[in-house]
Amino acid sequence: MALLTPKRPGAALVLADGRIFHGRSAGAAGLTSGETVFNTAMTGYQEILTDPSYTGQLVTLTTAHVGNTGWNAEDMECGKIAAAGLIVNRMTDVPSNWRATESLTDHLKATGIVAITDLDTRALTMHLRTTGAQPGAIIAAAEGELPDADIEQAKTAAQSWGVMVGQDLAKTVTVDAPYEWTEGVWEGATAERAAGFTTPAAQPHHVVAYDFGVKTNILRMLAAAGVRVTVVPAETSFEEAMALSPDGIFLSNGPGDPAPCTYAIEVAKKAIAAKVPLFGICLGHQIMGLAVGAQTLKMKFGHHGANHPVEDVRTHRVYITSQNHGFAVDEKTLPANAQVTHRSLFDGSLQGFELTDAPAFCFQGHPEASPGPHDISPLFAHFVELIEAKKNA
Ligand SMILES: NC(=O)CC[C@H](N)C(=O)O
Repeated sequence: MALLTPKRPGAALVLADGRIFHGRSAGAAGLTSGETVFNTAMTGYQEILTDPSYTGQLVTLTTAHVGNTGWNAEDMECGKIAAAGLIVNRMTDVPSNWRATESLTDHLKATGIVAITDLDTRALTMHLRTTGAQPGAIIAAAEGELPDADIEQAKTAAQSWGVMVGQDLAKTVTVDAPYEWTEGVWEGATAERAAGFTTPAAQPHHVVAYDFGVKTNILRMLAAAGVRVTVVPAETSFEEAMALSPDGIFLSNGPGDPAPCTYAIEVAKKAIAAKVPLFGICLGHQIMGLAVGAQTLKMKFGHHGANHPVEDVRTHRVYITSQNHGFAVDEKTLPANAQVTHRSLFDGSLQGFELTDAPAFCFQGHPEASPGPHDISPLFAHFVELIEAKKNA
């Protein structure tokens, strides 16, 4: 096995504002474009790349070196890489991990994902922090150096990509038909548990989970909290959901702008009015904000990482959280019956609220982590408390 990485083909990242970063190709040859964002997590590239909320985005990893843990079938947050492309400073072709079944580079090539390495990701991140997230395009040669004409082609692709505002991507990544989810969290393989996922002992509650691009670990954590989950397509009506006799409704994370997801906002409005226990994560939180009459806004470069401090403003306890969002609910526009529960300690933006007159709450970050710390995972138990309180009322 060659331990030294052979010289990779030429590649470039071209931003819509004309800035060019030259590098090498570490994935498939070709051209890809999307909104360029950066993620500050130091581990978990497989979970990040397969998070459906990254649909339409080129993900820059600020951690300097990836690939050591390779790729495996278990650490998937959906069935495939959802990000439009990967930007990273260094990538090894030689994984060193008993769980790996192939290398990251081989997986990127086999699945047609364009990736660029050997560029200054610190300079890129500082540029995005100054200018804000912006469209970009990665172009990667099949072999040899990149012709100048390819850079022009990438510039055109970046400049014609458009904007994330107004894009309803949730309905493009959702499932086609409802299905049941009962599998619990990953705790490692044993003699009885070959794949490493637990089977929860009892699931006394039933929740309908709207799939706007749901991360698998959310379903696993709901199941582990004692919930049998029926996952439904994004455009399922409230009436269709209630016909499944759920004890609660869950609104998932997902890509794109929440504002055009009118079908989902309608469901949240009706669930709140009917006092059905309701929990929203990330895009689901934003949809709940819109449902109560608040407004959402586009952030400059958003929150993408696994190390973001968030304060529970009721207890002043600080949680280190996983984050991935570019939109936010504007706290100033919340109605009186929506009480703030959490705020970001990075920029003071809204991270969670609950309703005073309905069993409904939501969180902007990712309590299921994957990747990231599990500080705020008790939110799943809180959802079950609301379900039990309603059942016992
Ligand atoms: N992770 C998510 O659900 C992201 C929500 C939304 N697409 C945003 O960027 O803000």
